[in-house]
Amino acid sequence: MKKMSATGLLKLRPNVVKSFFRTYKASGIPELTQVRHNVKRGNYATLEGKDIAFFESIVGKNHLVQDDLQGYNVDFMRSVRGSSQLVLRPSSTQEVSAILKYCNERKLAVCPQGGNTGLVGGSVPVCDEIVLSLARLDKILHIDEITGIAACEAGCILENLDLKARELGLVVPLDLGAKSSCHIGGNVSTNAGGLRVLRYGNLHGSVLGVEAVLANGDVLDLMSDFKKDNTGYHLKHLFIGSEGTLGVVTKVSMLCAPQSQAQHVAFLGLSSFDDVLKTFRDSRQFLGEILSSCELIDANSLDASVNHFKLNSPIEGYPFYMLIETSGSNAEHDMEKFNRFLENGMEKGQIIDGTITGEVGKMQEIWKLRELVPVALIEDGFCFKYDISLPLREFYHIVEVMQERVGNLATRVCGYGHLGDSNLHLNICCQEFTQEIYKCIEPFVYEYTSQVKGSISAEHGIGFLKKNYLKYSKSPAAISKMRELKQLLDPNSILNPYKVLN
Ligand SMILES: O=C(O)CC[C@@H](O)C(=O)O
Ligand SMILES: [Zn+2]
Repeated sequence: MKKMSATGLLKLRPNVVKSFFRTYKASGIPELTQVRHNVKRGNYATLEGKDIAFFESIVGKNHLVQDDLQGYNVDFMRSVRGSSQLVLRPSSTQEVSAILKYCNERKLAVCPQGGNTGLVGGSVPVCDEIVLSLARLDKILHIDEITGIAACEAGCILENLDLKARELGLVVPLDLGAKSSCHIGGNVSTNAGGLRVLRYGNLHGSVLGVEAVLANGDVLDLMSDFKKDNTGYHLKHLFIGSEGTLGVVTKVSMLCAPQSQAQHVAFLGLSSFDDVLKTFRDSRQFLGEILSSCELIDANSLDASVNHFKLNSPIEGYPFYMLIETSGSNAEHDMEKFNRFLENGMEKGQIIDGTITGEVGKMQEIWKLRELVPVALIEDGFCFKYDISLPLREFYHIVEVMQERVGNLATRVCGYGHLGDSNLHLNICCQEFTQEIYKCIEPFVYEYTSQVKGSISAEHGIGFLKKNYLKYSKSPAAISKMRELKQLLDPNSILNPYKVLN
């Protein structure tokens, strides 16, 4: 085990999303979503000249986009493509409200869009919905260094808010590979998870308030600066994770955490999944509250990021790798704890090899091995992506079962993800989409997840791609109540149609 000095404080990460977008633009667009998924257009009005004139009077000529809409119509994964003819870029809640009120009266369907970094086709139109881009609502409203409360508009880029918070010794309690492009409003609407849910919990906990515009244009001001507010139903939760189907989030307030004073990252090689589980258990025991991330990367996943991005992995040749990060307040104490944890793991033969560092540059190098996995995997051609919560004891079994099932129809079957949150990313890559491989995978993957009482979406949401499978994670009674809520808040179903519910 090579031990490095602990000097690093804060981690700045590579611009994963921007590099991905370059690849995506170069590689063409997929076949029409409606054809592949057999979608029937809803009973919505079609755009007329009078609509364009109205929208122009609201957002102005320059923010009504009718040309070159591919970046708005195609999703991050290149698997869903809509045929919207119009993008509106409002600059205020009032403009969003006027647009929705009009669309509701005219029965024009609307697809709200943030940074368009979602992985389930939730942020792009499926047919010809009007795209409502929140990109111009990008202001940071305030960050209070005493209380840690930050408020911003929905289109604020996560990284921008985080950098501003860091100037005040704070950190936004959400960290994703897509942070340089994704919007806070999109993060909240999808209840985005990411790399530090283990530390900060999910957005249902850290979001204090939201402002949302309903389908009929009503503005619901649920902004709050308080953690404690027991005044009846907490309506804000309806907009966290409902993927733009119940309202459009326009503002958010959240509680930022104090920035940690010391960070360390270890990258470990293990020879069995049983050892992975024991090492996770020990990490909780030995590292306690300073444990901030616990990620799993299997050999196929590591191979993808190393080879595609020509990275150097400090250790090689193991079936499993763990990335364990601590964030604490005293580098020396944290390092002592980490060393005890590592020594224990090595003595028991659970950890075979590894490296640990507190240097910023070296921590970044290690994080790249993990964060670039999903981007590298897309390069094989087509990638079936699953984002499932599984009981930890069952966590890796499905990867092995899937390897057996798809055999050489796949170029790679990979399991990686947020082990500390029981959230597996199962990715099955192949040269191109074929019915043969598709049928091997679905609905089996959902049936399996349901049988072990997992969740078919741990963090990416249901969006368009998983809406037919919601029943594997929600009872008929729960789905029926979801429909009633949708009907109550959006009776004409103009908001993000074809998503979440059938
Ligand atoms: O692409 C994926 O399957 C996972 C993406 C993201 O949630 C991650 O954890 O890297
Ligand atoms: Zn993830």
